Amino acid sequence: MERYRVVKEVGDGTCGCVYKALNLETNEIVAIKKMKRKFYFWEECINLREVKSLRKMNHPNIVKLKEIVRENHELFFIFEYMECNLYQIMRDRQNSFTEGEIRSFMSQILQGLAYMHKNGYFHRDLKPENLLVTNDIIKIADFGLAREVMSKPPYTDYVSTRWYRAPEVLLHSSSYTPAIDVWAVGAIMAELFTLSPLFPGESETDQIYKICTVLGTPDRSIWPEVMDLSRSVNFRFFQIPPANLSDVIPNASLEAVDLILQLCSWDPQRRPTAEQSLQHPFFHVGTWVPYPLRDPFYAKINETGPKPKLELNLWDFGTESDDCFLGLTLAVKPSITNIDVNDASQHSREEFLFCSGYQENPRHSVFWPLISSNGSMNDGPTMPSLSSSYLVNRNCSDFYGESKLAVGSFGTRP
Ligand SMILES: Nc1ncnc2c1ncn2[C@@H]1O[C@H](COP(=O)(O)OP(=O)(O)OP(=O)(O)O)[C@@H](O)[C@H]1O
Repeated sequence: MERYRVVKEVGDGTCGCVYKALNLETNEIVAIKKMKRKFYFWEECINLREVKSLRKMNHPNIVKLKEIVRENHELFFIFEYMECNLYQIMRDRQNSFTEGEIRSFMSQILQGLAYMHKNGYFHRDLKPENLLVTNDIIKIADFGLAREVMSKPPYTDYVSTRWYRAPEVLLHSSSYTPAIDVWAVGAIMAELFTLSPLFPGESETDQIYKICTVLGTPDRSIWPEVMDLSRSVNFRFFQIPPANLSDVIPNASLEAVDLILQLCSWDPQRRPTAEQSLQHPFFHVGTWVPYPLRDPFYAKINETGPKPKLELNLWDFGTESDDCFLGLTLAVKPSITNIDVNDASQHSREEFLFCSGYQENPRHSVFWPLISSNGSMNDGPTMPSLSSSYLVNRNCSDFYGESKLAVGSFGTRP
């Protein structure tokens, strides 16, 4: 370790102390995590979860493990150095983040998480302290509790910091899934808006109470396993109606609120995966709509009648909230009723976004590309919370009919 000179201590966690250090050979600034316990054999080191999982990860949003050194029975991890963690940034901030900044953080976190899940690991302790930031880049760190997705339950060891702990873990489910990371990301996203934790429970029971005050008490209809789980730990739920999340997070757009509600679904099976979450309209707000729907729509219009209104005026916004639900929706609010979807799938790789039932039941609204990027309409969605109305009616007139639908276009043109 004489190759390194410690500059200062930057963190003191449960398992180790983290130092900023200079690599004297390369002049590179690194972070050294010195583990608190002693390691007498290499095998112990190699079998550490942090080592096993991080060795396999290579992603711009996952902190890079550069080297492992064992010296005098002490173990050191050498990581790429990051300026600070997300908790420190939120703590020191006077003003809330802009939605654009939150979108950027969230998209990076979800990309890192999707990569990790795809590579067979889940993190189990996502929290702002474990999200490291340099400039505008955010990376997932601290794989001390990471577990292999394929490892066999029961998972009985301690998991995650209370405020970000998923309800199935709070109810001591022994077979939780990567969806626990998705819950934590939802709680973190809310915190990015308000700069204070969404569910700041003071004990495990208070944690469930805090979740109920926001999401309302769960029942069988929204989480089929809830009764069995609560009975098995002798837990009786408080009967509390849900809050309006837009009141709790007044600076969040409807898309943001909807994404948080989906990520923080009581039922882990209804949570989108990290990869699916990246398709949510929250990530496409402000995306440039390619000169709207020239083919096949434009061709149709020229043949059959009025041109779509591509310019927006203030008076184009109705009073119904779904009128401004998706900004980009409004760029194409034409009076077209006979769009040929088959044409669309053949000639265009643009994706149509379908939003079902937002107003009736925001909690269960679902967003999904109606046409996949390969143009096929037949690939059913895999999103568990998908409303049954999806693709029921393929008649295109229903795209723009009276139903509450939003259409956007954000794919790349071939
Ligand atoms: N690569 C890094 N660059 C800069 N700072 C880091 C780095 N890794 C960790 N830190 C700092 O050290 C803190 C603790 O690190 P880490 O979470 O890995 O330790 P831990 O002992 O596993 O903590 P925990 O108690 O959360 O399990 C982090 O919150 C962060 O502030």
